[in-house]
Amino acid sequence: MHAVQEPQMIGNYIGGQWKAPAGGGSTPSINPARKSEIVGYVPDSQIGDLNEAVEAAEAARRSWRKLAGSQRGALLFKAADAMERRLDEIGRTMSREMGKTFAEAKGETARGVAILRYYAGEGIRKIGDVIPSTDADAFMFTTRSPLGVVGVISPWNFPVAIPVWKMAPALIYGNAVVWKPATETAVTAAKIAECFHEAGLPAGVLNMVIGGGRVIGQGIASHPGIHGVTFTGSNEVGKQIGQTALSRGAKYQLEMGGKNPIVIAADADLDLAVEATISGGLRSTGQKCTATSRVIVVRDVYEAFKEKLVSQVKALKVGDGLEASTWLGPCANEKQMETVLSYINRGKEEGAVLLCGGERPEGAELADGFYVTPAVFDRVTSGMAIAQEEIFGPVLTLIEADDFESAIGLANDTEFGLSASVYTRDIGNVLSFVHEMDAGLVRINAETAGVELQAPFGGMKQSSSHSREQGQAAIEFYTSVKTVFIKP
Ligand SMILES: NC(=O)C1=CN([C@@H]2O[C@H](COP(=O)(O)OP(=O)(O)OC[C@H]3O[C@@H](n4cnc5c(N)ncnc54)[C@H](O)[C@@H]3O)[C@@H](O)[C@H]2O)C=CC1
Ligand SMILES: O=C(O)CCC(=O)C(=O)O
Repeated sequence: MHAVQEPQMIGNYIGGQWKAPAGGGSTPSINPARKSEIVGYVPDSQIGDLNEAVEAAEAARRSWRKLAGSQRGALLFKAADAMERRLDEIGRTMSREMGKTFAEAKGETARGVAILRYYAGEGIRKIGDVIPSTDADAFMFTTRSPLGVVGVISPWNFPVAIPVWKMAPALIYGNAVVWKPATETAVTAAKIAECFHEAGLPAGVLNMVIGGGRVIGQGIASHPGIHGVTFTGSNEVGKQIGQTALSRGAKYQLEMGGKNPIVIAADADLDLAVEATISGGLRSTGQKCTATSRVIVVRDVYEAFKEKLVSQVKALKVGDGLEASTWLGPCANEKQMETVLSYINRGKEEGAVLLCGGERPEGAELADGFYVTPAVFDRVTSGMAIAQEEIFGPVLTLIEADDFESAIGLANDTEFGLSASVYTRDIGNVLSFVHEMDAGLVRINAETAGVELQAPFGGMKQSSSHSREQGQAAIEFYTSVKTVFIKP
């Protein structure tokens, strides 16, 4: 039995103040574990609200960039402390809003704290180089300027980590931010904005406007007062945003889908490989762009691997993410659940064999939620839609390879190139995989998911706009290089 919590009323955060949208509209944010439970009412903002946020950011950005990096860093450290104090509360809200388990949600919030601290430290690291001039009397060096106002459009699957890894570098390098979080996780987003407010960020430096993607998201992409746009989400929307930003000469960065392979070689430790496949593919209910979805197994060990995998997947406990015994929460929203169920049907129609899962679970306590039991498909061929299209749900597809070389060929047979993993103990296999995989993240004897905040993150092929986020790579997007030549 769950204690009923009153829905929270959320406002926009503009110019350092909490404001209802001018039109007064709101949308419920619901708990995917029990759709009858409303977590909060969040603004359905319109373009006027966005314009107000851009004006506030414009008014704040010049004095913000004039601060020393260490002064901006001090405020990010304070925001990190505020978030750390509220770890449980934010994790719980995230779990209620989008379904991931409390342990994962709290872990993600702790990751947000660590990201903030990392970028706070960036405020005192080097931002340029001295380059010898051909003029003996001159001094030449590079420095960096912030873009100005950065628009952040973030998805619901990592409601803390993704916006924080976009906003923290934007802020530390001297930009003001206008943030549009996903409506599905806007109550969690408001708590992040509160942490920055508590830290004492100057008014207008960070603004949050909640509303529909077609209105506020598209509005950010096309707004002449926004100088750079960073987005994570679907390929379809990402490409529209990129085209809109490009057409008005704004900088953009897109992080989009994945269809990530794990390759199991004949010499792999099968127990570890099964564990990584389950964790990489099914944690967060498979709703990670880095999730494992194509499981490519060399023929010699295919049957043995399959048997171990299926018996362990069948044992995973599906349920409310706030229950301590739950391994796998619901899909984050109804549309996502319908997408997963439609791919389950599609897989069967294509001739793949469903070995387990792919159903709405039985039992009264789960009937009100967007649950799908974790699915494993056998006899999948690379051309099938379930092996090519991003499902973003708890679905693993098993593909048999003749040998290791053809396994790499199959692993690359996709339009995406975000993450790829291999299980093998053979150094030759490792080197071939590292050299031949077209993926931005290549992981050896480790699952496909697992992004470290201090390392560059981004995809090849259709997975990204070829830029990189996180670590020191972030400076490339959030700043412009200025080459300075000084002569006495
Ligand atoms: N790469 C990733 O991490 C993510 C991938 N996805 C993929 O996208 C699929 C659909 O999920 P959605 O939530 O519908 O993703 P989406 O791409 O529609 O949403 C991501 C963000 O973009 C905003 N948005 C939506 N339409 C927009 C538009 N026309 N212009 C500007 N912004 C817009 C949304 O409000 C949200 O803040 C998923 O099934 C999954 O395949 C979704 C979320 C994250
Ligand atoms: O695997 C991770 O931690 C990050 C995944 C991610 O960026 C995404 O799902 O959008």
